[in-house]
Amino acid sequence: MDPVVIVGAGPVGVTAAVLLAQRGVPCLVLERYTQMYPLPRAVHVDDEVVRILDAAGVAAGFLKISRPGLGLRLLDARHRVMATFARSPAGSGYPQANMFDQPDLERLLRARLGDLPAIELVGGATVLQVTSSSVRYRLGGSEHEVAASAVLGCDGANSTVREQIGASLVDMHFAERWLVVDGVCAADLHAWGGVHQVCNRRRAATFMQLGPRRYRWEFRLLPGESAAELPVEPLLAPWLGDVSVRIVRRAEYTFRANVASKWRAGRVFLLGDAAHQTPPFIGQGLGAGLRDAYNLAWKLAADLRSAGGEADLLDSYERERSPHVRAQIRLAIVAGLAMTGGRVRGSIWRLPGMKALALRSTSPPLRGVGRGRLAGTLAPVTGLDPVLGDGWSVLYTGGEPAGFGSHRLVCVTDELDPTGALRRWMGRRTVVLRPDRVVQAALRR
Ligand SMILES: O=C(O)CCc1cccc(O)c1
Repeated sequence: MDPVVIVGAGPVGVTAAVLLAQRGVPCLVLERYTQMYPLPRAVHVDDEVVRILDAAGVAAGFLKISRPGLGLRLLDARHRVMATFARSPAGSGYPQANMFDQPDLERLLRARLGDLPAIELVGGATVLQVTSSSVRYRLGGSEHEVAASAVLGCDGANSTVREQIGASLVDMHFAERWLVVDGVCAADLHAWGGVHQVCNRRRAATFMQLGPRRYRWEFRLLPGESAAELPVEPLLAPWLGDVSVRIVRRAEYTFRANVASKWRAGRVFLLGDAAHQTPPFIGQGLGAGLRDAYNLAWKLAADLRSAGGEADLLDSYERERSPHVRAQIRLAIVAGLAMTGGRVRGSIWRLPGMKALALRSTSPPLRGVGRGRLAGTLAPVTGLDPVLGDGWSVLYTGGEPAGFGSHRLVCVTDELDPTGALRRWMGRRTVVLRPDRVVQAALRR
C-alpha cells in the first residue's frame, strides 16, 4: 500500500499518523522544519480530546504533563472577582479542562512515533505540489516525488496543501490583535487554578497557570499599538507582586475565525489550522484539529482496507466536522465578546443558563449521523477501549441483540459499569457505536 502522506508534524499531523498506523496504514510525515518547535502555543484541551490522546496511546503521559483546569474566573479592571465558574477537577473520566505547555505534548507524541515502525518522519522537507496520489517535495538540494494513497494537509494556518487544492478561507468575522506572553516565575504565584479573564474593555486580558511556575498572559492590543513596543512589565506587575519572571516568549497574534471553503479535493484532506482557525476564548483550537484527525483516521483506514470502497464515509468527514467546528467557533466569538467587552457585557455571564454554558464540557453532536436523540454524540465509554476494540460495537443490557454482523456485542454489566453511569445514559436502549465511539444509532428494545 502507498503511504498516506501527512504534511506537517505538529500535534495534529503526528496524531493522525499514529491513529492511522495503529490501524495498519503506513504513513510518511513531511515536516518543513528539522527541529520540533520549542515554544508554547496551545494551552488547553477538554476531556473529549484527552480521549483522543488516549486512543493515540499518550493519555497516561499527558496526565503527567498537564494540570486540571478549575474553570473560569471573571475579573473587573481592578482584578476584583466578578464571577467564578468552577469545574470539579475530577470528572467522570478525564478532567474536563486540562492545561499544558504544547512542547511537552509534542515531545510525548513524537516519542509515540518511535513505537510505530509504519510511520516515517522526514524533517526539512518543503512540499511543492500535491495531488490525490502523489506529493512532490524538496529535501536538501533535491526534489523528490512520492506516491500517496491519500494526503493529509496538517500544515497550519498558512497551509500549502490548502492552496494546492484551491480552497480559500471563509471569514467568520472576527479579528483582534493580542500580545501573548509566556513566562516561568521564580516562585509559585499561588493563583487560582483556572482561566482568569479580565473584563476590561480598554485592556482585556487573560491569565492562566500551565505548569509548575509556568504561566500564560494575553493582552488585547489597542489600535496603533504593537506587541514589540508595548512595555510588558507594567502589564504583568499586578499578577507577579514581588516574584520575578523569565519571559520565554512574547508574540503578537491576530486571533481570527476562519473555515476553509472546502476540506477535501479527491483524496487530499485538510485538518487542523489548515481547515479552521478560532479565537482562543474557550480553548478549543488544538482540540478541533485533534477531533479532525480522530474523525478521519478510522474512515480513511476503512477505505484503504476496502480498496477505495468507502466513498460515502470519506465524504462524511467534512459533512460532520465542518458544522461542529463552526459551532465551536461561534461559541468562542460570543464568549470572547462577553469576556472582553467590559463590566456591562461581562454581566451577561450573570444571566440564567450562562454558568451551564461556561462549564459545558460536551461538544455538540455531529450532524447527519444516524437518527434519534443520542445519534452523533460521543458515548461516555472512557476506559472501555480494550473491551470495545477498534471497530464497530453494540452496547446492550438485556438479551443479546441479533443482526449486527461483525459488530462486537458488549453486554454492559456491573463489572464494566460499576457506577451505573453508562447504563443511566443508555436508558433502555441498545446503542450502536462507530469506531470513534460516536453513537450511530440508539434503539429502544
Ligand atoms: O473551559 C475551561 O475551563 C477553560 C477554557 C479556556 C482555556 C484556555 C483559554 C481560555 O481563554 C479558556
